Amino acid sequence: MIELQELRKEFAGSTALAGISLSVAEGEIHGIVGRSGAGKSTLIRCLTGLESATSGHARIDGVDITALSGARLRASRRSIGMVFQHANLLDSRTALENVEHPLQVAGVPRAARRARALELLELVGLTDRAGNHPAQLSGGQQQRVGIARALASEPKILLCDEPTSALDTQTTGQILSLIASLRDRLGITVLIITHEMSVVREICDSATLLEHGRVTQTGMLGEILADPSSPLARDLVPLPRASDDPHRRTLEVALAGTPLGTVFDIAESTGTPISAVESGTLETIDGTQVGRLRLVCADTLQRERLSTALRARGIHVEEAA
Ligand SMILES: Nc1ncnc2c1ncn2[C@@H]1O[C@H](COP(=O)(O)OP(=O)(O)OP(=O)(O)O)[C@@H](O)[C@H]1O
Repeated sequence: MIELQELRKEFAGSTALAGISLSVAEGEIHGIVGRSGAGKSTLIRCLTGLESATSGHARIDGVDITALSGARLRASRRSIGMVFQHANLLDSRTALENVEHPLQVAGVPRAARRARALELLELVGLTDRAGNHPAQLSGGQQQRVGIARALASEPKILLCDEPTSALDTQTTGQILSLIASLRDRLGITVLIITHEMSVVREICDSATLLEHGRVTQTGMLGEILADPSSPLARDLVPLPRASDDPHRRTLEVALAGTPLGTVFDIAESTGTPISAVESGTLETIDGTQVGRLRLVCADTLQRERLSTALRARGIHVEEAA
């Protein structure tokens, strides 16, 4: 498991991490989201020991990376696999040779490393591409090779830094499914840095929002979605843009586990029928149906009544603008 405790990193004149504490359980897929400059890359660099923390601790399976240096740090890095936005494969080597590369550097004998690399290519579904060079592979296939290479040293943790940002939607889905299936098959813990909320929606069990080097929100997806007013829940289930009609009286509601039909039932039973749903999203995340809807009401009075009735039933209603 990964455990960060008051992790702090200061550069001359700026604080990149202002005391980060969070823990990710073994076998969990955890997303770290945040705007540019929030400290995501610095966090990964401190976790891999590429950057030394100013203070605090970063433990992987109980081993404090911040306390290591030299050979011990290099050895513990082997328990971490890294996947980047671009696979950064060696152009002159085949897919198989690219996966073999870290094993070669680690001094694994040729026959053993070849067998292991073939196994890994099979694991990522690229056995038939073993002899191809990167230029002969699609972006998604290159990323698969990158993932196989990251797994070569049998890491317990996979750190993925924007692993799908350079890929189209369909390929993104395939790579995310692959990461989820590797977690299921190998039991590895996965930390994914991303600016795409769809990545969190699709495969994360838990997530953390970083802002200005601080944890603004962290938790399991279910907990996050249960509080629709929280910043991560708003990002995970956004409300589509409002219409430009200034006369329209709308009410914004968020659902976290309550069926849409219940909202209509409450409206009917309180004599404030909803005349239309102007816009909205409804989806199932982590097994819970969640959504955000903009309901059209007859007038301001009806809107007030409906708002009161829904709130009384525990449904989250936004303040009217
Ligand atoms: N080597 C460095 N020297 C000085 N300041 C740095 C250094 N690395 C990062 N920073 C600063 O630390 C803060 C966090 O940067 P970081 O790259 O970790 O953010 P990020 O969330 O990964 O952003 P992005 O999504 O754009 O990659 C920023 O203010 C950045 O300018």
